[in-house]
Amino acid sequence: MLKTSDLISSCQNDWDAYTRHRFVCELGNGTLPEGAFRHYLQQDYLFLTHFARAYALAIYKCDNFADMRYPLTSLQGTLDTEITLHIDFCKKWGLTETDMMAIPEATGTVAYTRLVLDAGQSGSLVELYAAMAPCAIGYADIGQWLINKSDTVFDGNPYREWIDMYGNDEMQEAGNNCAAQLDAMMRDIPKDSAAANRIKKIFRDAVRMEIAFWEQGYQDA
Ligand SMILES: Cc1ncc(CN)c(N)n1
Repeated sequence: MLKTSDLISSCQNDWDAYTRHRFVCELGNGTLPEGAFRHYLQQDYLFLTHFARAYALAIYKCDNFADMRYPLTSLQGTLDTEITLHIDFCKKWGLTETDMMAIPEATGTVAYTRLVLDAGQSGSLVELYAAMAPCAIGYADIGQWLINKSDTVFDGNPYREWIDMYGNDEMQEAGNNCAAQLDAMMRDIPKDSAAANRIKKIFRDAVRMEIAFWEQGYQDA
């Protein structure tokens, strides 16, 4: 049976490059260039809009009421918690929601979000979840890592609130629920089957998109 941990270990180098990226380390020690962070915040607003649509697509793809509950809860969590926190957080950085809606999508944002939506439109529900999983599982991992890392700077770090947001219990729970849901959906998929290889490829492509999302903060700012 295929597990989420197999998906991670099948692309361990990319996973580490994503979750331990220079952008993440610089958030932790407070040295990230402000322009890169602002660019990231603006693009993340657009990213989250499409991510909410992907949960709605997951609901659409479910064929029974019980299965609809997970993507529905995740969609509610995205709208009521993550997007709300993001909008409040952006306000403190002088970015209004109107500003962010008017900003053009960067190429990395288009590539990542459309990859996820395409996985859902042209593939199965489990393939859609595989494309979405690096988001929730990766950020929960990053948040916890930064909170526990001995050289993370808390006092005077302009990015402290971001660290607290992704290190908090709610985000950890969202990451764990996402992995548990994916495990349950993959329980009948043999590890070395064609279906498993397709899922691993989709997961890895999404991880590579997360790396590109960090990178575009430096390149486009
Ligand atoms: C690009 C990206 N990836 C993941 C997350 C965490 N939901 C996020 N806010 N933005």
